[in-house]
Amino acid sequence: MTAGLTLAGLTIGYRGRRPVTIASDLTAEAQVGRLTTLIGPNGAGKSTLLRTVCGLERPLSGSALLADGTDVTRMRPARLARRIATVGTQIVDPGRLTAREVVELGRTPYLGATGRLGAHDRLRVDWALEAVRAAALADRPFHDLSDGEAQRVLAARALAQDPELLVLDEPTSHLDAPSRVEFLDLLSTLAREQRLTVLVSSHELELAMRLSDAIWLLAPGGVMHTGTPLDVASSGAVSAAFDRGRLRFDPDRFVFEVKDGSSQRPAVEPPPAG
Ligand SMILES: Nc1ncnc2c1ncn2[C@@H]1O[C@H](COP(=O)(O)OP(=O)(O)OP(=O)(O)O)[C@@H](O)[C@H]1O
Repeated sequence: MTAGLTLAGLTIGYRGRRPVTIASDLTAEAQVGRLTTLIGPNGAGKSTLLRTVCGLERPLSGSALLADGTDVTRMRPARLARRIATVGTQIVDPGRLTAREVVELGRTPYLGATGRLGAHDRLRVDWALEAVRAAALADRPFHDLSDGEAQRVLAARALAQDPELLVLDEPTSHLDAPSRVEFLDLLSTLAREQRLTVLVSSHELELAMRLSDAIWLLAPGGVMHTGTPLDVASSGAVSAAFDRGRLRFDPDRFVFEVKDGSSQRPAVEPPPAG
């Protein structure tokens, strides 16, 4: 297997007037042709990490390397745009553009001085719309689309960019339940068939554990656990990060259960005191 993205001692955080370190010395690999899902509780630093590996946020130290060893954190934006495509959590407002025109924006890094799309660009746009099953939306105004439809179109825009690394921050957040399964499955298929490295973040823990090839778990305190879903679940790291109150993660079935504590209660209630 080939690593499409390698974190090498990456420390993420924010400089600003009061610098903050979110996670230190991260080491991990996401493989080419595989869907890797980044999970972690709210505020753990998932978005910060994704923005850093896309070159949108400067790391405090360390590197994020593409398959050929190029360090993302030192690449110029024009080079980055040909190799990494990203979809953030915000649904953008592209004015009066149609869905197809939004997807065409993905070809921008390849256009010459005229800014005109050539035949190959149009083919890639058609392919990307088909790939996320959004061809039927192509001529609709983007701002008329539902959030779920818009999310698919933005994914198509990212695919049209012909990246080697595709990074999506919570891509299923606006989708209905069947569409969430379908979309993660689609990303896994695209990773395999297109030889893409796909890294997504998700709060859909149970789905992520079932449909991902690999998991990066960013736990509170900035510790990262990586491996197959089974490895990460059976290490106890998922439970340590997410169990709370009566909620327990079952590492064998990849589901959360509410433990009612009844097994600890005596079969016959004792008579009330007094
Ligand atoms: N620009 C910023 N400057 C300083 N701190 C920030 C900045 N952006 C985010 N943070 C902080 O970094 C931490 C990690 O935030 P981040 O959004 O990366 O977490 P997350 O795991 O994606 O959270 P969620 O699951 O809630 O989306 C949080 O404590 C957040 O308040």
